[in-house]
Amino acid sequence: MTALLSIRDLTVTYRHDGREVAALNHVSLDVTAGERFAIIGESGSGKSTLALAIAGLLPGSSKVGGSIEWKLPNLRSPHAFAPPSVLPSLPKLGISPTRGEIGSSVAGTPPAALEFGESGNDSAISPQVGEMSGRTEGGATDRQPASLRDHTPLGGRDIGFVFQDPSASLDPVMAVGEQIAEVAHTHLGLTWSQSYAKAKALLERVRLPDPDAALRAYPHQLSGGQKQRVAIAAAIAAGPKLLIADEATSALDTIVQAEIVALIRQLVAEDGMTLLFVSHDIALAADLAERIAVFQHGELVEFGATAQIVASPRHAYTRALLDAHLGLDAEPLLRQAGALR
Ligand SMILES: Nc1ncnc2c1ncn2[C@@H]1O[C@H](COP(=O)(O)OP(=O)(O)OP(=O)(O)O)[C@@H](O)[C@H]1O
Repeated sequence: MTALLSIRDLTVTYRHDGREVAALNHVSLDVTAGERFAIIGESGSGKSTLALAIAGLLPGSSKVGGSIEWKLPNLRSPHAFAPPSVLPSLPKLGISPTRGEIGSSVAGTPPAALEFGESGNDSAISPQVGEMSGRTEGGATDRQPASLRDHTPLGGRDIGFVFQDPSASLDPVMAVGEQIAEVAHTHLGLTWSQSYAKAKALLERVRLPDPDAALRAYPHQLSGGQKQRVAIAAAIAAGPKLLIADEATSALDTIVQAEIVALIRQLVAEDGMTLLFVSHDIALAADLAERIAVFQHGELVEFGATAQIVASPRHAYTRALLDAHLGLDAEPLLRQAGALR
């Protein structure tokens, strides 16, 4: 199994209102290329912080220690950010090209690493490129795609990011076809007509009814589930190696949630992407992921194969998450553990 990325001793602290909030505490884990990997834990456990750190999207106000090392043979960009048009309203990106890069690792050269200062020191995050403040469900409040573009000339190709709230991640005044085409145009260098053809094909792939009409639709004309399908189409438009879905189904009702999970599973399999699925729902994660990392209060408390985690959790917190779920709906988890046939 080839490693995609290796996280070592990652520590993230936010500064907020003069206080320091420890969001991740000495986290180490490896993600394997091509796997479906879930990060679970209750609200505030540090899941989104880990996802943002991997994507290089932590705010400038954070203090970061440890390293994130990419071992991707053909990583195409020295930065691995989400496509501007699918990012939520993150004001600006937090990584300075001169102070920390995610780069490629080719045979014979050292793997690229995003190295952060030791805990307590300045991090690799550049203060000059702004802060993420005023977080909303999907990110922050001020959408500044232009500034994102300024800071991500090569972004969006290697990591696709789908956030919880598609309304925050899609531009309300741009037709959805244009938003998807823009990703292909920017990152794949396609002509506009090729980019629109790709956008239409992607809208078909994510199963939007009437893709021709959908190309010209604005986000407010779509349902929540349809908007999330568009956000997914934009996230995969440049053919990323890693798809990060951060609570991407949490705002949807149960049936739509199941449809979106099935869609993500299918797209990931078809395109050979690695999936990082962030969720507070252990049942959903167990249904989709091959491995699960359980977070509590910024600590990685348990990490292993899904069947093992579900059948014989080692940590009391994992057991509590499972117990909470089993009280409501036991069957899918038990089936996942091989207990039901
Ligand atoms: N930009 C920020 N500024 C200050 N504190 C933050 C910021 N982002 C997250 N935090 C804090 O860091 C901790 C971890 O937050 P994080 O969003 O990573 O958790 P989470 O598990 O993803 O939770 P949720 O599912 O509610 O998003 C929390 O205490 C949170 O309040």
